[in-house]
Amino acid sequence: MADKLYFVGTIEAIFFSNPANFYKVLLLAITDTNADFKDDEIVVNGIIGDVVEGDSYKFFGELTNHPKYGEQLKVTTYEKDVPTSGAGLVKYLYSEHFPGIGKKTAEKIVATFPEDTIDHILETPEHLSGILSSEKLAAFVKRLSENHGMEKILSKLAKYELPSKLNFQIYDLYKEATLDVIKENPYQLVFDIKGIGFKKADKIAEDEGISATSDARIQAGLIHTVLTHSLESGDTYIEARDLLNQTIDLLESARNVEILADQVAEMINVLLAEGKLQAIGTKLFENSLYFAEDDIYQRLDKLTNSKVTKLAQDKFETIIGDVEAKLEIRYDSLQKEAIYKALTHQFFILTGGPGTGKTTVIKGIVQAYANLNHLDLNPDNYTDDVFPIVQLAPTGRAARRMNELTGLPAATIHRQLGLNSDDLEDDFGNDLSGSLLIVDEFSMVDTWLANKLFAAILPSMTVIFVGDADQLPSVGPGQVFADLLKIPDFATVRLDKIFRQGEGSTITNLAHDIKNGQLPADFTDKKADRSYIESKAVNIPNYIEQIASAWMKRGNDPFDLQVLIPMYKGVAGINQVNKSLQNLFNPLADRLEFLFQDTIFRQDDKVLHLVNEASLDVFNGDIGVITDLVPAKYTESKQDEIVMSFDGNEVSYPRAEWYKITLAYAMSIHKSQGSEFPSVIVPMVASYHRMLERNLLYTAITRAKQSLILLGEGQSFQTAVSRQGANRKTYLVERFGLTTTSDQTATRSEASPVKETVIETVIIDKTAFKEVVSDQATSDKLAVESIGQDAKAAPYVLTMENVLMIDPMIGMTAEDVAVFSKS
Ligand SMILES: Nc1ncnc2c1ncn2[C@@H]1O[C@H](COP(=O)(O)OP(=O)(O)OP(=O)(O)O)[C@@H](O)[C@H]1O
Repeated sequence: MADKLYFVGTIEAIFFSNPANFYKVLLLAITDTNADFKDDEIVVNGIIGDVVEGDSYKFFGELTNHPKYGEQLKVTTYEKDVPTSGAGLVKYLYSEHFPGIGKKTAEKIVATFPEDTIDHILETPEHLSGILSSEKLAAFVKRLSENHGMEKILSKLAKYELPSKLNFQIYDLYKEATLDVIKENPYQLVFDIKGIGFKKADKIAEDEGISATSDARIQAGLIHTVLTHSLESGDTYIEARDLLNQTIDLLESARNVEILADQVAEMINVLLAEGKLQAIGTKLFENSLYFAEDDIYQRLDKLTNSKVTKLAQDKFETIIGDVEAKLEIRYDSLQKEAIYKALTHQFFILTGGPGTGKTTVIKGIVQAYANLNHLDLNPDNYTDDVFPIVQLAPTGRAARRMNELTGLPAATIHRQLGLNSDDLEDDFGNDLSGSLLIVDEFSMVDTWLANKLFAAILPSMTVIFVGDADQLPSVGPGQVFADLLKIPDFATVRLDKIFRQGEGSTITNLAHDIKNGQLPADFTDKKADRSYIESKAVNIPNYIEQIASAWMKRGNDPFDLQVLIPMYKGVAGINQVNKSLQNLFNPLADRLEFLFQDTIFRQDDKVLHLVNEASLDVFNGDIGVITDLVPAKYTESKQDEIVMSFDGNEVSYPRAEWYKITLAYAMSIHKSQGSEFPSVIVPMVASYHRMLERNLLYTAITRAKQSLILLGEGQSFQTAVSRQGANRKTYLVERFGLTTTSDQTATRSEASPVKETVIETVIIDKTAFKEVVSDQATSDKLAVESIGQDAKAAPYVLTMENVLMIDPMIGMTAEDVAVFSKS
């Protein structure tokens, strides 16, 4: 095999350094190389740790040819270049790098370890205790490992083929212990390093010869499964039995091995005992979701008990009269009830479908609240004081719409709380200020974000949540809004009368029909504001192109036409439609374009922001336009950059951050939540199969304000309407001591709230269980009848409650349970 290509030299200058991902571009004065390279300097780039200008390093990598700058070295690994033996090494050790080491000491050190000197010092420094005092030795080893440890460790980490950025994160956390951690328990990385999931850790473990049945592997598999399940299903917990089975599937398929259920059950108990997993009965929770749900409950519980303010009916009528005069509207009785409840309760929830007057009621609440509390609603008059009304929404677009409709300031939850990214774990968030908080589009708020929001609410605040519970639930786990609506202790109003109807909108009526589970008889008829075109999946892009082309010919703004699709992939998927609409609306012509993965970006393209970036004031779901493409040679980042405008807010991203954007001619229905568009095209075909659900279709069509074109297969629309979609499994309602009985209500159960009842999970060895019960048929029957578990499954997962139910039938005591319980 050919020798690896290397360049040795002194760093002359560091041109660019990105602290976030360790990407660097530097200039090296070459002293040695095995490459056929004529110049005496070379530009080196790649993921490189803390290097020092003026010091010498050896860089390994490959030569690449940059069209403008010529040949460069793209680094794979590197190490500090130091003499490895003899006089050169002695000189290095008593250089300015190691204060306190004189020439004599340096000679003694090299004499102690004549071969691989630096490695030996780092591995067994105690051999130098006769040469250096313990203090001096510690300082020397620290210096040496700072100078050499990192490169050595990183070069060893390279064999695991992780992205370099992760290698640096790993080193940053474990420092000198890095290689030991990885050798002994690479699964620790799953717990400690974001971006390392079970599969990556498992691959390392396999390379290190760690057994596929090790306890550490099973624990990591469990933690991986419990979180993945919540992220994929939206549930905040998983049933112990499902966790057991899914983890076994994962562990067995990732490495060809048989995993025993008993061992997995035992590891569940270990994780529970160590607090790395939480349980309520047989429901098992990933830690952050358990504590977020519990904190929400604790805070809500206080609001439930908050006092009701008295407001005499005649006084209220006077206020409403004033408000109606000011806003030139007459509220109907349910809307008035909403305003009354909002004024008299500390916590109030308003829900309703499109056009039922939610915004109109919010405006009324704000006016009436200001009236009642003698507040000035002009924000400009609050230069020194805090404006008392806080309006928030989960997306930038929804916040802007709130601001436009009410004329008062509105912000995203992330921005107001100072949460900088989607990763909420490390963000603490600011407290809110003001006296009345209104949060719109609350159905989009997941359990983690709701928890951060509740934590920021001052005890004195009046809180109003507004949303449409029939829309899609939040992207992240939980269904906080739908759950809150089930709790009878909270003051709620469900608006159901459609006011937009009088304005000739048939879209709103269609939305309400779909919400109620039916397609109206005139579904395919052409109306003033909506139409239907029958089409097979393969023809969808073609039809959309024809509609879009006619749209343009009529002189309409391409940005006002939005295609909403459930899926990215496939012939009728978002990616395909984006390509064809980009060619129509914004063709190549004779100009620059950038290619990123499969997507081409051009100036004037419509783009969608995919993550929350509060520091730049751009958010998940924001739509913008590309205003400029800047080639790397003109940018500070030395990378190509895309400049965009999101409603006038200019943002520029270097290539490394382009994963945060995509084309937006077509976008996912999930990402469209919280936004509205003048004209919307919604295709529905059988190839979207498992996505076809009622709240998905409902969310899509309620985005259309003026016109709607439905496109696809009639049967697929029918399927979507008839599939109600499973309710997410969450435990928020039950924490109030309630039992969910239907979609919309919950009743007070006999049991007291969970905080007072500790229900223990017991995982029981099946064989031992049968021994106690003695008779196989009885034990199987009992298992099925009393715990609803398949008698073939092993082990049994029971709660103490179940055990006590079994108790009278088989004469078993709590002590007996303890004998065969694995915990
Ligand atoms: N009491 C009322 N009398 C007359 N018109 C009303 C009344 N309430 C609401 N409207 C009108 O109905 C239309 C829809 O109201 P509004 O925008 O407040 O509903 P919404 O529930 O916020 O709708 P969406 O969720 O679709 O934005 C508006 O034009 C509004 O002026």
